[in-house]
Amino acid sequence: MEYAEANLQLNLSRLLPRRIFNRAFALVYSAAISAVLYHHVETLLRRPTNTFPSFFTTLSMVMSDIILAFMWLNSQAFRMNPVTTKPFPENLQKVLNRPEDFPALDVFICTADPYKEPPMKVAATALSVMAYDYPTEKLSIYVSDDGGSELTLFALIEAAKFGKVWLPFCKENRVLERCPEAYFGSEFAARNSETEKIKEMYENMKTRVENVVKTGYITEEYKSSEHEEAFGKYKAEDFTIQHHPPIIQVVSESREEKDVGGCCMPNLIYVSRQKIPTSPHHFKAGALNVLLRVSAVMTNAPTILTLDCDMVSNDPSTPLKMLCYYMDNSIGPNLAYVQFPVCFNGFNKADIYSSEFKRVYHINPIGLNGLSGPDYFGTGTFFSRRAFHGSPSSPIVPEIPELALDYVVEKPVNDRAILELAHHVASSEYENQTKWGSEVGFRYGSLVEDYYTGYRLHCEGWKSVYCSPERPAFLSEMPIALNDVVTQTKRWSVGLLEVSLSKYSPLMFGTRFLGPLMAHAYSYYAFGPLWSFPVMVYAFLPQTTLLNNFSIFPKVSDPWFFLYVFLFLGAYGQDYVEFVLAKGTTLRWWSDQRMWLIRILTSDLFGTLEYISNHLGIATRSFNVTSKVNDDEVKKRYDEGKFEFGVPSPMFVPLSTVAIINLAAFFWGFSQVLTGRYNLDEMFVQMILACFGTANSWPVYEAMFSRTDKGRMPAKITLISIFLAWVLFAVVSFITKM
Ligand SMILES: O=c1ccn([C@@H]2O[C@H](COP(=O)(O)OP(=O)(O)O[C@H]3O[C@H](CO)[C@@H](O)[C@H](O)[C@H]3O)[C@@H](O)[C@H]2O)c(=O)[nH]1
Ligand SMILES: [Mn+2]
Repeated sequence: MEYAEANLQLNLSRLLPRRIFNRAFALVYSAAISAVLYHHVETLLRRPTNTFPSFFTTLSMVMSDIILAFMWLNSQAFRMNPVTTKPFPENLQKVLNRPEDFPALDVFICTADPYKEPPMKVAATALSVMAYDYPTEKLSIYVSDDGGSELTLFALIEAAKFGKVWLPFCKENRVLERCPEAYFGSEFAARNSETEKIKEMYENMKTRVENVVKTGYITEEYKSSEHEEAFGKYKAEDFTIQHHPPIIQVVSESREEKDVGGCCMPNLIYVSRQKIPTSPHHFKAGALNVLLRVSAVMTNAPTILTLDCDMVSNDPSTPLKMLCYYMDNSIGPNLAYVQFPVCFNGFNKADIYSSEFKRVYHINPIGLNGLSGPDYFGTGTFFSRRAFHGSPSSPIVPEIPELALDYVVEKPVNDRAILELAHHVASSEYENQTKWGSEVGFRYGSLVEDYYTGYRLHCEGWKSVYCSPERPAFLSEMPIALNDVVTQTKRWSVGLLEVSLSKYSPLMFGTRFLGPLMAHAYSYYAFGPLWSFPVMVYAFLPQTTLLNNFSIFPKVSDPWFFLYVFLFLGAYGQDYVEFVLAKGTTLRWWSDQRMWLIRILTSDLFGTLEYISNHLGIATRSFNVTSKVNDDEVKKRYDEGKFEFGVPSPMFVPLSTVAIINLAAFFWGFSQVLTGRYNLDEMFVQMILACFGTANSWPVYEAMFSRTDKGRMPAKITLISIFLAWVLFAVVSFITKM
């Protein structure tokens, strides 16, 4: 390798000193956990005079605390070896100067529904990567359309036309936001006649695409003869989203199409795989596998970037940064993927829904960098194609020679024979009796195909790298209505349970192939839905018992009390410090811990129920695509920092029930202490928990009692919750009096 001869450093990793503190703290904390568990066992076993109520409460607490201890143990994996890494693209540039020096890059963009994922956004995402600072003849963009919609194809055709002006403009002016929407909306947009002209072109294109989406079909005035045949396919009488033949359309061919400056354009290819109702399509993983094959027969690039349709490039030099790892011989050969963080735009001040996912996308991945590498986030990931074809040491030979890694495509992408083969590998039946989805390609069986695929690759011995440059490489969008937020994570919970309860469970299979630390890290996510048990217990039991004048924790004067204080403050304190070290604010940390509780009481709880009903055959597995369309009114309320309830979603019921019980317990306890009927010494911990629950439920009270806007809590949910809270109280009252 040339760079090695030149002695140029391509990347630098740094082991963070905080690991020493983390390890020491883990030691102390584990001693405290053992002590509490010992205390519980002692209370359960050594006191035969136990009454039923105290046996019942202690048992609930023991079970909760065992789960909490297990989750704590899992979370330590992220803290033992945190490593950050930095690429040096400027060094790479010194040795890669001719286009031939660059490896080809295939970009996969997935979309699934033109009404939830506006075609204009898909087009903007495509444009932002078409404009990468990368040799265009080496760049191919594949868009997978699971929505089987001519509207999306139309938007891409428009994008390719506009791209002929946009690409040279970006490169000449060294624009950083290569998504036109982001650039024209930013303060950096140049104010001159050329820019104005391009902006107008863009606005016109946007109007055309949005008009077409509004009417639902391509009106005559927008039709061009060029793609007439492709549009005809959607018109077939029996064409439905669930049942249609594969449609593959080369929107732009690199060797033919030139931009206005005379440079060649990247390939842009639209792929809507075949769908047949009787053949499982495996959601996004299925779509990605079709793209793997279609791209193999068309361009067969050794590196692949996977993107969700709402994830635009925010830095044109990202591919160079990725190459800093692949071209490093000490890392490259076993490297399956380079993961960039998922970053978002437009949070409100407190980031009320904790959409940033600081722990998942920013803190934990650094912890994994010192082990086998980060989990796969599903988007913003540069893969080595090789990783999809067996472990590093034993490659799997594909069914047809055209899918081989060393297969060289000589013909252009719109060659008749190539297109025919592409249609063949995009058919529903192609995967029958093959290893696709089980040992080859993206893996099937979980709704979090990203997490699961990354996990299986790590088990095969592959490594990954988490690279988080100062300027976010990509920017994505997030849902801003609470129901959408928790519905998204409910899908994740179902998907995670599908992994944790399978034969590939990280605890057994993972420990065998990954070693204990990586296995615990994967378990942390896979068993995440388990949080719902202890959180439910802690959200209801201390409060309902408090309402019944029944003490369940050690007294303040009891030495065991301090153990509880240490465990609580220790966990929250460490979480807080890590959050702030990752550039978080105290306000956002508060939202983060609150949202953690909310997600557990909604997504994890209902996800578990959904997983069970899927297994019993009561419901069918489905991938509920998150809507990327925002209502202006909802957006306004979001910007004001208000939670958006609005719809009578069953997922709000546990939230408002918890809110009511905690408020009642808090007031009741307080009044009892004031009137001297309660002994504060005995009830202190329960009072504190009720107070903590109440503080966290604040947005729920507002939504139930004081708001009048459309985002308030539907009265139906409030009434159901009051009733449920009363039932719970009555049940516990009955038990404690037994
Ligand atoms: O049948 C399907 C369903 C979804 N998608 C695409 O999958 C992507 C993610 O869907 P979205 O509704 O945005 O889900 P999120 O929960 O926001 O996505 C996260 O979680 C998913 C797993 O549940 C991962 O696939 C994503 O990469 C990750 O960003 C989108 O581009 C969709 O178009 C398909 O292509 N086919
Ligand atoms: Mn998404």
